[in-house]
Amino acid sequence: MDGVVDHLADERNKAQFDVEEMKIVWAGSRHVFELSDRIARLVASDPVFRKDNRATLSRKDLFKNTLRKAAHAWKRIIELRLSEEEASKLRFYVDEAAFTDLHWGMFVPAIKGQATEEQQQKWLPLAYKMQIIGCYAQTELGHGSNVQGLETTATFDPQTDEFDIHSPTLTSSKWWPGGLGKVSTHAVVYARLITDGQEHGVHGFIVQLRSLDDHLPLPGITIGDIGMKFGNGAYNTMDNGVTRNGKCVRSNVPRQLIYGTMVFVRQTIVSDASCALSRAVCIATRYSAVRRQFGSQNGGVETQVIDYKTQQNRLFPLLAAAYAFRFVGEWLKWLYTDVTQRLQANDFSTLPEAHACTAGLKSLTTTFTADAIEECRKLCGGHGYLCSSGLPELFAVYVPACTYEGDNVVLLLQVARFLMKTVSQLGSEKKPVGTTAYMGRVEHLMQCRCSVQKAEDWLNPNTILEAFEARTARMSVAVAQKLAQFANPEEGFLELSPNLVEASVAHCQLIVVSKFIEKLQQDIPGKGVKELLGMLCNIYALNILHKHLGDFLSTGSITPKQGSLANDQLRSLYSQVRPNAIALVDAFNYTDHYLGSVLGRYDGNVYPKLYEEAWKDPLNDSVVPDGYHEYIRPLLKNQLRNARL
Ligand SMILES: CCCCCCCCCCCCCCCCCCCCCCCCCC(=O)SCCNC(=O)CCNC(=O)[C@H](O)C(C)(C)COP(=O)(O)OP(=O)(O)OC[C@H]1O[C@@H](n2cnc3c(N)ncnc32)[C@H](O)[C@@H]1OP(=O)(O)O
Ligand SMILES: Cc1cc2nc3c(=O)[nH]c(=O)nc-3n(C[C@H](O)[C@H](O)[C@H](O)COP(=O)(O)OP(=O)(O)OC[C@H]3O[C@@H](n4cnc5c(N)ncnc54)[C@H](O)[C@@H]3O)c2cc1C
Repeated sequence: MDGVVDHLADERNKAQFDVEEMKIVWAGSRHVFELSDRIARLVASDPVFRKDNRATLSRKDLFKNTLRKAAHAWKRIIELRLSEEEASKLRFYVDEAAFTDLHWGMFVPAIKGQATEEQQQKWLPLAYKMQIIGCYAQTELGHGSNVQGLETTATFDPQTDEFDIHSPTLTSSKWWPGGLGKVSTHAVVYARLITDGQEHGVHGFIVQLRSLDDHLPLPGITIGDIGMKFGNGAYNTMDNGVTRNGKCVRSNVPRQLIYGTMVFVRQTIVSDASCALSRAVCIATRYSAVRRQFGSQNGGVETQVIDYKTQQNRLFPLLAAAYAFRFVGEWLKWLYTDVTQRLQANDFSTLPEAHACTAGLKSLTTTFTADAIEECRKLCGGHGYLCSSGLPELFAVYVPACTYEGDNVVLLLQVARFLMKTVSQLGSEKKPVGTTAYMGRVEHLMQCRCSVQKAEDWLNPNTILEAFEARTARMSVAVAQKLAQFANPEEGFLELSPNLVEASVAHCQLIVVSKFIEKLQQDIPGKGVKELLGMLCNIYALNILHKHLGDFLSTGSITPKQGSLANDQLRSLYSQVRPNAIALVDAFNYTDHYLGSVLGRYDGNVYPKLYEEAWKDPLNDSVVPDGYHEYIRPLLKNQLRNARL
């Protein structure tokens, strides 16, 4: 072991909590921890799942490599008889976006959530065995956010008992669906249903796209890939497709609830946010402990950059957010399961709240995570810009999460509609429940005063909660009052949309804070585990308070002095978390294979490995580069001649 490796070992020894118990909290249960650990090792030890060459492969090689991995993954799943839970962990640790995500993550759920019993019996067994491969074809060239604006039509022909799926214009081509471009044999296609010349809105139809014999598109269907996307490697492992259909396809009318799949996927995206965020934070934290700049005295060692308060102020709120998103993700999964059970019993009462929560939290967590990955890259200085840091690819793969499954601003506007409806119903029979229950205390929240007098008062969870509730209630009521001044509410909604989005963000941040606080009320075993989580919860909340001080002050929810005390408390919390930082990222239990980062290596042996990685670049295959004789040598010769003249 060299000095760097010893250095991280020292860091680990500093931890003041039981890291093994924290691993269980992070995983959700001992069962999930053990299962994840086993599958992570299985993937890491399998050479087919190698991924360190992605940035240098051509698009075609990259894509073929992904097909190979997907086929190998499926083979292993069958051979090892993996359960659904294990298979899904395997996909997670393989860490490569592929058509299988859309097959399992959207096609199958769409059939389960929207098809009739009879349709399910026909399609699900085929899909489960991957005898057909499906995708989710909703978005068109002309419309993504505006689902009601989709142009593709599905016209019922009573003569043939078939639906004619038709894209009448260029803009009605299905554009973006993952897996559609090159792989899928089937799709759930969203189209406007027309029967007897009457329109019945947008519905999903199962459509066969390609022959199951030779994979050629069926007659009347034109399909291809939409082209290279952001970043080398990254999301280019995925074929995103364009298709135009013009031929009759047999199907049946699915039931209502076409939005159900989006609610499901948004919920999974919130859980995924904590994974991507924790991964970036793990890299930046370990590297910040390895990296030293300035501060040496009398020839001694320099300061670890993690000891700079500015580094902590940028990094530790991201670490805290990773834990916060983990817990809100757990809660959202529970909410989704609950609403699904209710829907099955024809109880639609909690669907609007589930929609608002999944839409809002998807927006909040993905926006934060995408920004945080970029911040982690900067936290790693120049080396963060190298592909071998793992951060550029992580960013490129992650950032479309701000757009897909609902543009993040469009989703916040949905939350705003829900909030405004809640405010307008205050004082009526209908009492706000669930995540808007706090609105039931609106009279108190409009005039309450924050009691903080010294920095430590900010450690009281009730004080934090009330400040967040007062801020959100006051912002929501203020914008609702402005809305009421418009004769036409829709016009008012458009005009005030920036304020509405801000109120929605405040509401979603309150949900995350309150779910973290609820988590801390549970029995959490392990020396120091609960204490550390308490610190992270306070960092998460007080950092938001600091970043959004304008909201808290302008609504009078806290005073300027209290804002300044919150900041003092934050600095003190950073000092308390500092010795635990490496152990807190170790608790994610990520293998080096999964992290895919020289900077984030478990052993901290960064410099020799960076040097080694650099030599692997294809550009270093030869000492004199290709092109020297054509372009460099003549240039040099000319210069030489000019110099002589
Ligand atoms: C190599 C490895 C191999 C390994 C192999 C392993 C093998 C396998 C192993 C197994 C592995 C497993 C792996 C799985 C992995 C991954 C997961 C998935 C991946 C994800 C990838 C992501 C892909 C991304 C996919 C996509 O991107 S897919 C496209 C998504 N597109 C959008 O998201 C459009 C946004 N736009 C809208 O969501 C709306 O359109 C709009 C604007 C809201 C309305 O707009 P508006 O028109 O105003 O409204 P209306 O529609 O009229 O609705 C009006 C009324 O309905 C209400 N309401 C609107 N919504 C909803 C709603 N949801 N729910 C409920 N209500 C709603 C609204 O509240 C209003 O209620 P009211 O107020 O009336 O009471
Ligand atoms: C990597 C990736 C994978 C995808 N996979 C799939 C898939 O598998 N299947 C599928 O069907 N689709 C898929 N999509 C499409 C995706 O769902 C849409 O791109 C997304 O819903 C956003 O819609 P849009 O592109 O029409 O954006 P637009 O709506 O055109 O957004 C453009 C801008 O307009 C703003 N805007 C739009 N409407 C409003 C409004 N009402 N008020 C204020 N501002 C507004 C937005 O905030 C944004 O800034 C994928 C997209 C990506 C990037």
